[in-house]
Amino acid sequence: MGGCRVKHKDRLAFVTRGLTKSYGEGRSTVHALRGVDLDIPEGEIVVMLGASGSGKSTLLNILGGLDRPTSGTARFRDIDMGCLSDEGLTKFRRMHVGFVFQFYNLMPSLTALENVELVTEIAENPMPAQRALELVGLTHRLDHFPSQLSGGEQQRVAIARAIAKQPDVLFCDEPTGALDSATGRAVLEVLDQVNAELNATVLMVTHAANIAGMAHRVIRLVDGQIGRVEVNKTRLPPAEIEW
Ligand SMILES: Nc1ncnc2c1ncn2[C@@H]1O[C@H](COP(=O)(O)OP(=O)(O)OP(=O)(O)O)[C@@H](O)[C@H]1O
Repeated sequence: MGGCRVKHKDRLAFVTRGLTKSYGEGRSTVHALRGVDLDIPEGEIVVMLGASGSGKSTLLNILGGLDRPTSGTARFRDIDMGCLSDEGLTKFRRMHVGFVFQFYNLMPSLTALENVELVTEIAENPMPAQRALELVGLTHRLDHFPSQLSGGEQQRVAIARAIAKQPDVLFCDEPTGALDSATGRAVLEVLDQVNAELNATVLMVTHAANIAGMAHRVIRLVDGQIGRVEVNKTRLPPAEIEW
């Protein structure tokens, strides 16, 4: 019998079970994650919402291999992330994930192209830096320094840098947090396009509930636990998101 092949959309990028993360000890312990069970399918745009302190960044950092849980398991495809050494986690990040943060973290003394080349020079299977900048609509700004670019353009360079290594997953922590609405929308359009064209799973943490409209899946964190997971049957294109 055929039909045993898993459809791309049905494959899971991440699976977590009983994930906890505590900071500190004794009476000052903060329980940032308190038992997170999550399945994140490949190729989706997933938006993570929750009040300040609900654990969004903590979860993102663990899934991105920047931090380790206190207990529980996290799996990326068939890799049990808990089995990876520090070196293994670095390799995981290098091979599979790209990060975009609220503040762009560009090197001020390097041009847009050189900022992206920092990544393409060490990645295993990069696209040309110029192509990454073309994908985010910045072909005309290759030789500009960050100080010569608008906030939205700087964020697009940061996205180009993150996608240049052709990551399987793009982690975005408040990617539009420092941007006005029109610029923020343009950045979301780029993320939408990266998801569609590169087939990258996009995991986005945000305070802005309106952004959830463009997601395939919306995860709400409440006090370090999953409050609710919603699957959007109809997604809004970023251009139609209300701010
Ligand atoms: N390195 C740390 N040391 C101690 N406590 C921490 C640390 N990082 C996070 N926390 C605490 O863990 C909890 C969850 O933090 P986290 O940053 O994951 O929340 P968040 O939902 O991303 O918040 P925000 O929306 O404000 O960024 C908070 O109470 C925070 O103070």
